[in-house]
Formats: sequence, structure tokens, C-alpha cells
Amino acid sequence: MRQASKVIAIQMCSGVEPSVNFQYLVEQLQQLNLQQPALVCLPEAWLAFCHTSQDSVTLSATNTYWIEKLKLLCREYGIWLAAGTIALPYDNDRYVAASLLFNDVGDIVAQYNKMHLFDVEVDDNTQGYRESTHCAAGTAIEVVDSPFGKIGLSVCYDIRFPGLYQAMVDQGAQLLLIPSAFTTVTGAAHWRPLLQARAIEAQCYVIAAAQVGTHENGRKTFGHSLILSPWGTVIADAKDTCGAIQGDIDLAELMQIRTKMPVQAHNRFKSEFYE
Ligand SMILES: O=C(O)CNC(=O)[C@H](CS)NC(=O)CCC(=O)C(=O)O
Repeated sequence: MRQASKVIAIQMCSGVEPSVNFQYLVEQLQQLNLQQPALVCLPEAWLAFCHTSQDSVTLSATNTYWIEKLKLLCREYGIWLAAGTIALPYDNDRYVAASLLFNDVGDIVAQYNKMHLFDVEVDDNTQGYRESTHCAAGTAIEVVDSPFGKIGLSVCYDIRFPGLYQAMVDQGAQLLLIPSAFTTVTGAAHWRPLLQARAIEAQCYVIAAAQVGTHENGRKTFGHSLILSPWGTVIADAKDTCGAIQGDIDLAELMQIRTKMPVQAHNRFKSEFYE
């Protein structure tokens, strides 16, 4: 059995300028003084929380520059890094919201593109959200092995679609990453119960690094980055301040929870019960 390892979520109030947001990440890593193995998780749109989605398309053409710098950071600090989302090119007027996972020598070991896009009216003094205007939806789930356990990648609005998480658990997921930029209105009502439900029903650790506060682009986000145990317990909550929270992953505890309450084996909505 693998020993306990550290997971970290960095809560951010990203502005529009990548170099400023990147510098914030570097300062956080300098302060953290991490022991290995450690997995550092960043929020959705951490590198650039743009004024318009057209700006995200424009930036997507140059973001490989930052990806190369992230590889070096992983090597320098000996960390695994789940880099929230970064806009990467899709076609002339669309990007994909790519969630990249780097290992501790700076290799990209997984890329998940956000599947569920936030085309939603929210009573928060905005005109509503139309993410699909300039973002192309991902089409594939991503579960990947790591020293921390099997990691399933997802992003923000994905949290509302439990079928995605069931599919990742079917592929062996033990940790669910949910980098986010939740609205304050939906966050206050839904964020924590949704995350707890996914942790409990999937019997997985959940690491949800979030954006917080009033951003340079005028948006407001809910914060409360959370680390949850597979029992649904809140291990750490970043509340409404920027900075890092930490938790320990114990796969022996996860196995014990799954052995005592084998909900995956009991699930009547799996095809083997119909055939
Ligand atoms: O657009 C960017 O630059 C970064 N991306 C976001 O902020 C995304 C799309 S608008 N936000 C969400 O998915 C919020 C979901 C949410 O709040 C809910 O499900 O209630």
C-alpha cells in the first residue's frame, strides 16, 4: 500500500495578465516548502481570467510558452501539477479549456478538455454565461495513474453531471480534480453539496481548487477551494482568501471505505444487471 501523500489546492484571484498570475504561482511554491510526493492543483482559468472569451482565443495561440515554464517549475520543485485550465487552440475562433497534468519531471501525463460548457443564466447582474461561443467542448474522459492514486480530471460546471464521475470511477478513479471558477450565486447554493455528493457517491478524494473574489475582468467568484475525503469530510477549506490549503491522501482509508460499503458492486444501473 502506498504511503500518505500531500495534495495542495491553490486558491487564486486571477487577473487578465498571464505573467502576473504565473508569478503568484511561483511565490506560492516558494512559500510552501513541499516534501515529495506532492500534487499541486490550480483553479480554472488560473493563467488568465480574461475580459472576453475572444481574448482567451487570442491568448491560446501563445500559451505553450507558459506550459514550457510550468514543466521547469515541476522539475525545480519536484511536484506533480494539475494546472487547472489553460486555453489551448482549437480552431480559428475557438479554444479548448485544457486541464493538463504534469509529473515531477515536467512531462505532461494527461490532457482533459472541459466537456460541459456553462451556457447558463445566473441572477448575478451579468448578461448570463455563454461559454460555448468561443470554447469547444471536450469529447473524452481522462483517468490517469499517479503516485497519489488514479486521478480523474474534470472542470467546474462538469461537477453537475454525475455520469461523468461514474464513468471515471468505472475506469478506476480514486482522486477527482475539479478546478473551478464558480459564480457567487450558484456557489453559495450548490458548491459544497455538489462536491460532497461526488466525493461520497464516487468514494473518491476530491480536490477542487477555485477562483475567489472580484477579478480584474469584473467577474466575481465564490472561492471555498475544498479538499474532501472519500467519506465526504471536508479536510480543508480555503474560504474567501487566496493561498494554499493542504490535505493528506490515504489510499488505505479509501479502500476501507469501499470495502465496507461496496456501492460500485451494488449499483443496479450497471449493464451487468440488465444482461
Ligand atoms: O471563462 C473563463 O475564463 C473561465 N471559465 C469559467 O469561469 C467557467 C465558464 S463561464 N465557469 C463555470 O463553469 C462556472 C460554473 C458554475 O458557476 C456553476 O456550475 O454553477
